[in-house]
Amino acid sequence: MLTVADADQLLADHGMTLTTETVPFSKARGRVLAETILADRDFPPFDRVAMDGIAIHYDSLANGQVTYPILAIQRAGEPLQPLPDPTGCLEVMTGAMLPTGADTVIRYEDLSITDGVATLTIPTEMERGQNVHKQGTDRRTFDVLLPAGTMLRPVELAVVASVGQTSVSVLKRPRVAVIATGDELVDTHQTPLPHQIRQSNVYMLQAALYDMGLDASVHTFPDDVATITAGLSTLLTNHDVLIMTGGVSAGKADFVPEVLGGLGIRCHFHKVEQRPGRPLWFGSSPDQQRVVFALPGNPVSTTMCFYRYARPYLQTAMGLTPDPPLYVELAKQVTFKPAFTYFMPVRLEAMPDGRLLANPLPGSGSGDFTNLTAADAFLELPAASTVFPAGTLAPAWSIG
Ligand SMILES: Nc1nc2c(c(=O)[nH]1)N[C@H]1C(S)=C(S)[C@@H](COP(=O)(O)OP(=O)(O)OC[C@H]3O[C@@H](n4cnc5c(N)ncnc54)[C@H](O)[C@@H]3O)O[C@H]1N2
Ligand code: MOO
Ligand SMILES: [Mg+2]
Repeated sequence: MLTVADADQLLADHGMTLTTETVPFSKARGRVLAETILADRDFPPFDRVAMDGIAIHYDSLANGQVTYPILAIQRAGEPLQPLPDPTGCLEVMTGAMLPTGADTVIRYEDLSITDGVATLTIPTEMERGQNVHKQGTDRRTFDVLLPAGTMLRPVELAVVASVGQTSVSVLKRPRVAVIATGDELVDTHQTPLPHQIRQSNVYMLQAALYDMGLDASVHTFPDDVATITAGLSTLLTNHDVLIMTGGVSAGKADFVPEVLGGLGIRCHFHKVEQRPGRPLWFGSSPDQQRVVFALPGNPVSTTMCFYRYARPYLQTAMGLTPDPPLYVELAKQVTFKPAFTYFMPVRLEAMPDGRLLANPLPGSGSGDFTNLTAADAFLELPAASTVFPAGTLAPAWSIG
């Protein structure tokens, strides 16, 4: 059987690449740029007044001048004006072009103005060039502002908008379907018979995908080979990624691996030395255009396998850097005998000294999904050890 590290490697070996599309920049939040954004002008594009006040020629101040007749006003949004006399000043507003002939701005707070004459109150503290944001100091025309591969957060979108691009080329998002299989499953609005349960995994998965900006479609099939085959065959025509739950272990109705094989999806691994989540299955079409995660049906296993494997895989495919696990400190000793990696639900607690403690919430096994409502993460405890003393450092995978 595979180790967790082997599974990680096989996932990395079978990544998928997405094509590109053009979207209005106002809809590009969270998307990954597929083009380079260049500066169309200098940043700032002119010597920009950075404080409301007066603009002067500094040499006059250096020569001992402290009073300046106000000759005009230069507001933001007005064409450039000259300072006609180097011993006078212009009132200038933040965002205005610095008048030609001026090089220094004195704030209103450092002046008194009487009868159209400004008098400096602290002349010795003024410096040449102060309160001027010089043209091109931030970026020059044709500088790369955003390289391809950048994830567009609000601050990057401000940059895109500022260069006048109304649309941007971004990586496409994968089309994802979430699929549950199981004769025992009924839907939320239904009343289960004694031998049935309301399904929950698909809604956990749909919400977790939504957190990644993905609108997944949701499907449920009974444990019937013909029905699952027909259903998956259709879904594979119009989705890039299938995330399944259930039917992947050793039971008489666990048909998922067989059906996927029959549909030409190659298995890259099935079963990982881990608990929960041992029966995890991963495969793809030979051209790598379709990827399938078949997660074990027990809800804690489904959750762990999604956050530990499927989410980072999808983030990578989408051109994003997968969220790294947090390295946290076990709050109290844990013993886990099987020679498997143990993914234990934990509640994280930030300590005043900066440490992040992981409080164990073992729950009652991989069917106990109500236990996860108290948890923040799964702590990954290595297969090689059995006893993990308090203070053990280990990676914790957030569950949102
Ligand atoms: N002989 C063996 N039996 C089992 C093994 C094994 O290795 N040998 N593995 C166990 C482990 S570990 C897990 S995990 C489960 C995985 O089972 P399946 O992926 O085949 O899932 P199912 O059998 O369909 O269901 C398991 C469990 O989960 C519930 N379930 C399924 N789907 C949903 C859903 N959408 N929402 C909520 N709950 C769901 C289902 O009712 C079952 O209780 O197999 C062990 N057995
Ligand atoms: O490994 Mo299973 O995922 O224990 O229930
Ligand atoms: Mg089963």
